[in-house]
Amino acid sequence: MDDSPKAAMSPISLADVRTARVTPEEALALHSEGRPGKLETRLTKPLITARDLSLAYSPGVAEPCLHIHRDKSLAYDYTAKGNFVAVVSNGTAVLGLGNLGALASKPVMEGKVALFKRFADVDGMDLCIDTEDADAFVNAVRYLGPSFGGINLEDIKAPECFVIEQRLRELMDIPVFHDDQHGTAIVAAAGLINAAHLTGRDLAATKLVINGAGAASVACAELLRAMGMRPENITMCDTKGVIYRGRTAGMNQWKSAHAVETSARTLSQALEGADVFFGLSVKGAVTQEMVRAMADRPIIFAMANPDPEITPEEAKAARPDCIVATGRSDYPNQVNNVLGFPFIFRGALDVRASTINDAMKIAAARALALLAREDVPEEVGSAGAGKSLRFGPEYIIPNAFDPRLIARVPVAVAKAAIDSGVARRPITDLTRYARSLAGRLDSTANALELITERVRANPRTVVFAEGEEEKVIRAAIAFRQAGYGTPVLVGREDRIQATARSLGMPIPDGIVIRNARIAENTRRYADYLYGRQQRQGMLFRDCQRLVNQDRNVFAACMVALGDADALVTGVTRSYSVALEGILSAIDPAPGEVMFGLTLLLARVSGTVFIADTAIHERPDAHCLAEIATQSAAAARRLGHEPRVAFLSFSTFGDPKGSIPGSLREAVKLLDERKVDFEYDGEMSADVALDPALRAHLYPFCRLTGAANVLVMPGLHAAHILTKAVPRLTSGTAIGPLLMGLSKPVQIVPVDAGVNQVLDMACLAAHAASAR
Ligand SMILES: NC(=O)C1=CN([C@@H]2O[C@H](COP(=O)(O)OP(=O)(O)OC[C@H]3O[C@@H](n4cnc5c(N)ncnc54)[C@H](OP(=O)(O)O)[C@@H]3O)[C@@H](O)[C@H]2O)C=CC1
Ligand SMILES: CC(=O)C(=O)O
Ligand SMILES: [Mg+2]
Repeated sequence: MDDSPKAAMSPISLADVRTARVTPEEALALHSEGRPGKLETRLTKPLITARDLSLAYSPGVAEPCLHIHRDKSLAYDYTAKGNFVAVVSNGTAVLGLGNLGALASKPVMEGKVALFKRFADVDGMDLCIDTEDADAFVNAVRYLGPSFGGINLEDIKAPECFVIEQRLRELMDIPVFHDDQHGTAIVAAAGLINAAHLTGRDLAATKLVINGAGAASVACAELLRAMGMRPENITMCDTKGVIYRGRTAGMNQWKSAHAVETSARTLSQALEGADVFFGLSVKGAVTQEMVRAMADRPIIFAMANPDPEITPEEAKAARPDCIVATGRSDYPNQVNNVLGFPFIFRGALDVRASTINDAMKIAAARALALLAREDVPEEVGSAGAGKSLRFGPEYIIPNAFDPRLIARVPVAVAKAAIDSGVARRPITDLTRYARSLAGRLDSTANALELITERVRANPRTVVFAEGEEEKVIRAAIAFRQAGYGTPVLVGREDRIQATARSLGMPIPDGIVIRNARIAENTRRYADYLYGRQQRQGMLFRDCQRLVNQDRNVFAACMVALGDADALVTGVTRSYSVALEGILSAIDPAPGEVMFGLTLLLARVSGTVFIADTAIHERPDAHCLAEIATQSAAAARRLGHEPRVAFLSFSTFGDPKGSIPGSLREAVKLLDERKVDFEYDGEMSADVALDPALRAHLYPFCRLTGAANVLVMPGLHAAHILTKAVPRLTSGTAIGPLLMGLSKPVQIVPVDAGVNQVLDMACLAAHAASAR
């Protein structure tokens, strides 16, 4: 019988993965940590010297002001207007949570601004307006046009939202778009096109029941009518039941426009024999009995947020033949307007559209639907639920993290704007436009997200060597809750439990605790260590003591002997001490060099990989060449085509010195090896990062663009660069990732926070599954 710790650990089922949720505490911590909230302002021009100030502010700023005064369209050239969208709400329908008011809607609005930036590089600002009076709201927004390229209205309840949007569309000369209406309608229509295709339905003959008769529901009904659904086949329900012709209670003109002749009076009567259900109402509004009465192969989109009208588990249990979608990211088929508004505005802004019309909405819906039918490339990977993505009932709509969205949907929207005559600056070369869109986003974020999805799909056992530390315990709990696998905390159980209790976070099921002093396996580990160290001056009792007393050694033995898949450590010991303990039990990978790779997620240039940031003080030419090769491979795995620069104080021999010699030799070694990536050197950092400078002074340089893998001449420079840049530029550094070890181990910096420990544990788990 296998009584190893790994065998004792409970496996994670798909059901666990599907319900992997964040806790309220985690959500509150994210919003309050560091600078509260999710946004800040950043400058795009230097403002350092008096000259900078004279250019950017008085007197220089007078020039663009005067030019814009003469020609309004120049505002798009001289200000941020053309890429700036206001996300505006009064908080009267915050998700499906109801009227929480303007202030309480701010986290959602900040979130929408963040999504604009993350998915489509659109800049935004949230404006939470404290009035429920439609006229006052319109007045607050109508004069803001000069600052923005578009207005995204959000979470404003019906029917006021219809009046507000209509008035603002009339008053403003930039696109005004109520996301809950049109964003939702576009994404739901895309999902429905595909679900209908899969179930062999013709939209013109499909019977739809919509629960909810507010912003989202009315817009869905209108868009689907524009796409060919018949008005009499769409039945809408609200809190008072079916909206039938002649009903008077709780009506308004927008509901009346969708009233139908029917004898059905309740949602359950309306659903009898219906092909499709759209839920845009509240949690739990639909029962299993109701969906049992629907037609064969029913289509159920339960889109209320954060909790759907019926859960996919309940819907599937009642109707195994159904296609089901929700508004959430933790189930397959997320029908959520996040797939719409970032890309729709991207396209509209890029052609300076005066409005977002039906043609643009339909084009967006079709582009989304078609993308889901395409073969899903490897880098898009697996669905959140850990299943492979292939067009079918579990994948009717693209994943929000699909990097192809940015190159597809805006192009379709821009083209429709041009064709329908609302583009004020038409784009002539749409192919080139599509290419430029693809380059707008840094692929690292997508690649890292993909890594987390892969780990969820293939959970691993990861040892957290410093198991008594508060932040390590929190990271381990988060690891378990995220569905990444089984964390093993090394430490004394009573201490760990007491710390967890004091944090108000009892250790959940599925987390294993191992005390190195009493664990049954220490003899096996000590034997193993003795086998490796007996000729390195160590006696058996030294090895036994090390296993018992040094948690890094104990944890490394667990991984070395297969009792765990990966290891994370670092918050209590210096990097070199932690590494020493690990190397006593784990060897470097054969034929590879061990080194540290740090990812700098820089704001302007995107991700830059820096190596070696951890191990070799003065790497020789062979080591440099190997570091370059392994770093280039890692960059490729994260979605970047590597362009490697060997950095120095000198560029191609000027000035002379001893360090550049080894760098030049490394370049020669790579020449001999005929590697399949770009590299050159030695060169200074500005030459590496600035192709224009290079073209001017060093036209023979072989790099075709800005270098994105910087191989440093020594640890000094690497360390200084990676510690200084994030603090000087508010960029993000990930790492150093320990490369070239035969088992997945990550050592975090001593000052790492919970999220950093969690991320490194996830990367270690990913490396374990890639082996
Ligand atoms: N997945 C997605 O992308 C999106 C999802 N949504 C979700 O849709 C829902 C509605 O949002 P929105 O349209 O903006 O809000 P509105 O406030 O404009 O509309 C809400 C509608 O829901 C109806 N309703 C409330 N409770 C029930 C019930 N128990 N049975 C039937 N109808 C009910 C209301 O009826 P009455 O008129 O009688 O008051 C009203 O018509 C929310 O849950 C929201 O999260 C919204 C946008 C995007
Ligand atoms: C997704 C969204 O906008 C909503 O639920 O309101
Ligand atoms: Mg909304």
